[in-house]
Amino acid sequence: MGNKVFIFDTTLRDGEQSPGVSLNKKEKLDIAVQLAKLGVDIIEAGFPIASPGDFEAVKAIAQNVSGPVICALARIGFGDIDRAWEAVKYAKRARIHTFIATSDIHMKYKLNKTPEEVLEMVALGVKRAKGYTDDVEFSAEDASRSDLKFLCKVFETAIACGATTINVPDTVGYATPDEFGKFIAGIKAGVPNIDQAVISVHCHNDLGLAVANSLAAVKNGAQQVECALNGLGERAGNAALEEFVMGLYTRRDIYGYDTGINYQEIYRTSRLISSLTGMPVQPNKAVVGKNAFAHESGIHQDGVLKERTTYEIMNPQMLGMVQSNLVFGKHSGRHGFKQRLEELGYHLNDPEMDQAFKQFKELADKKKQITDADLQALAENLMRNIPEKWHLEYLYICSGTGVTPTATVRVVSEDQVVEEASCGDGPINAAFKSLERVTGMGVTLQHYSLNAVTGGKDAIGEVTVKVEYNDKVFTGHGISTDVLEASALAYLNAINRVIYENSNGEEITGK
Ligand SMILES: CC(=O)SCCNC(=O)CCNC(=O)[C@H](O)C(C)(C)COP(=O)(O)OP(=O)(O)OC[C@H]1O[C@@H](n2cnc3c(N)ncnc32)[C@H](O)[C@@H]1OP(=O)(O)O
Ligand SMILES: CC(C)C(=O)C(=O)O
Repeated sequence: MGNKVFIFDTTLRDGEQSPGVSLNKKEKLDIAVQLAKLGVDIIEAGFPIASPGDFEAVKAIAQNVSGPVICALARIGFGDIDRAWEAVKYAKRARIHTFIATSDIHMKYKLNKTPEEVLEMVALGVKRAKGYTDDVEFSAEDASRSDLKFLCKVFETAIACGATTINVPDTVGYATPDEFGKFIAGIKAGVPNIDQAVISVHCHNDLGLAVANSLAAVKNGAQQVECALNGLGERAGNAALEEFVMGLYTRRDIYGYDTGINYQEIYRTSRLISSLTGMPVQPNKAVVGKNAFAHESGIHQDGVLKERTTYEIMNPQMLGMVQSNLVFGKHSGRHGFKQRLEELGYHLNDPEMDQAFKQFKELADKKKQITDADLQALAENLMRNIPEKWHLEYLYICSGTGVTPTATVRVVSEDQVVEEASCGDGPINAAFKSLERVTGMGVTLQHYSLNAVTGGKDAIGEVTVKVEYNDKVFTGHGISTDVLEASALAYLNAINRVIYENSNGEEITGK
């Protein structure tokens, strides 16, 4: 164990509990592959009892992703634990993570159980999990609001029954760093068999203290930290993986601990997750935000030009934010384009490269200078591709002051060409209505967001939409320098996804 803190990534479980996030099996698998490249120690792949889609996603990750331990979550009952094992058993190293709440408020109102009953459930549940695998994690939900003496008894029982990791969640983000550090020290001192287990923490960000609490816990004996990329998670989210890891690295003078994280993959992983979940990263987000290494004011710029470390405590290059000496535009060739994409971490196959290069040339006709962010947007758009039933061939929008917005769209499939026009409250609404008509798909828009990939008047607009169909949520993306076109492409992408996933028989993991 030595000086290492284990990184337990819960982006695919607690992260997926972020309101509005719903990932399908392929997206979860793509994220898990990238998490393995990032070097996390444990991937919490999902909660198999929650839905058939979650079960299948955990199973696919267990079967296909090597490197990290693959973990499945289960409530303490046998039904959950058996189902978790059924999904995760395919992994080379499989973990069952079982939990029950231990605070008075949760036991009384939510579980309707006495502390004695909970203690008995812990013993039975952990033993059940241990019958399947040596690697068992037990979490005391709402630990930070639990009575310390009772909590220590619970952990002692869990360890005696076979738990190899005991997790201390600050489930509602109520703790403060000093207090949480002392709490962890109290558990270390109060659980007699604690040496037989790894102490883990799982901090929520309701007061914006999740990373600070995790660092305080490490200082007091925690050896595993549960976190999620971009701070995703229930309510205000979990401790952000990138912030915790970089905090530990940057202040190694204080902590003296290492992780197995491959820092070069941090930025790429953050982007992939943002793009697949449709959850944008706020510009001033620590470590991975667009402004995290941008210097606006003269005195700062002067300082950075003279010596980068005057205003930068981390090196963006270390995080995989690569600066290029090549300038891209319409005169650029295929070799330079391919090399740059590979430097940025995108390894496309030949047909994907053909398509990417074609889109790059089209973009270069509209935009004078193509930046790395534009190239990333192009590559990520291609990676999210699914077979399209309908392709947008024509879009005409009429809108303005005193005009009823109307949109005409023409879509083509293998054997059909269909055209329709609709009016709407605004131009985007009109385009969406026309797309529903031409495709015959009645979907409901749940979320729309528009993000300018770079600054400037000719920036690419990246639109993400979420639509509901049959109680499930489907995400669509579209990019274009014309935001109305990007919106229509995103909506059609979501409709194509509904058609593809339903025709494929693939269950998606809605909530
Ligand atoms: C702190 C966390 O993040 S925990 C993880 C939270 N994640 C999720 O809940 C996402 C997935 N959840 C789901 O799909 C559903 O809630 C399910 C499938 C787990 C359960 O669904 P349902 O059977 O319909 O129950 P519902 O969600 O309404 O209520 C939860 C039940 O589990 C019980 N429960 C809650 N936690 C536990 C636990 N750790 N161990 C045993 N039982 C528990 C509750 O007391 C309640 O039981 P009751 O029906 O006897 O009152
Ligand atoms: C299941 C546990 C670890 C959890 O998510 C929490 O308590 O927040």
